[in-house]
Amino acid sequence: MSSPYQTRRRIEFRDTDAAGIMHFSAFFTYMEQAEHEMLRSVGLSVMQPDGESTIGWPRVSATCDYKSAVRFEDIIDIAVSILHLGSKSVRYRHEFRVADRLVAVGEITVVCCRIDARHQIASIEIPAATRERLARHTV
Ligand SMILES: CC(C)(COP(=O)(O)OP(=O)(O)OC[C@H]1O[C@@H](n2cnc3c(N)ncnc32)[C@H](O)[C@@H]1OP(=O)(O)O)[C@@H](O)C(=O)NCCC(=O)NCCSC(=O)c1cc(O)c2ccccc2c1O
Repeated sequence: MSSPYQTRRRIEFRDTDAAGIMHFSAFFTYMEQAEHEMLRSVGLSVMQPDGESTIGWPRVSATCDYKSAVRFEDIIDIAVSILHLGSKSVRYRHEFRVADRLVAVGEITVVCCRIDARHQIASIEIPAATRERLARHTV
């Protein structure tokens, strides 16, 4: 049975703005960190060595809807789920909650790529073993 990956952060001072609320850009950092953490939790890495090269996940789309302000030292719960596990791409949904109040929803699409020693990237099909692990959080 698949379910979202859950993680939690306390809002850092550097992530807030002059209005005292979490800056819009910080949500993207939290989404990226939560995704990388989710990958580690299923035994993967966002930079997975594969022979002479590395399998990584460049982003092709990123959005976030902001519903309610988040403040310094708030505890934020982040639920990461996979909305679409494609041939080469993965679309993540991130739901941010403070004390059960939905404060933001973000989506990020990443593409499975082979990254060579010269940092050239080329998309590849998601390997079967990786797909199997990601399926644990596909809703
Ligand atoms: C990534 C690309 C090389 C892919 O180009 P390509 O032409 O091979 O891709 P396709 O068009 O065939 O599509 C493959 C697959 O992706 C879906 N897709 C493509 N574009 C979009 C889109 N805009 N929105 C949604 N989906 C899209 C498409 O439908 C296909 O899906 P299937 O599942 O059906 O196969 C090329 O696009 C490229 O080079 N783009 C630029 C990437 C970039 O510079 N991004 C900005 C920064 S990346 C970044 O910040 C980053 C963060 C990390 O955390 C990383 C972690 C690990 C490694 C790298 C990281 C990283 O770079």
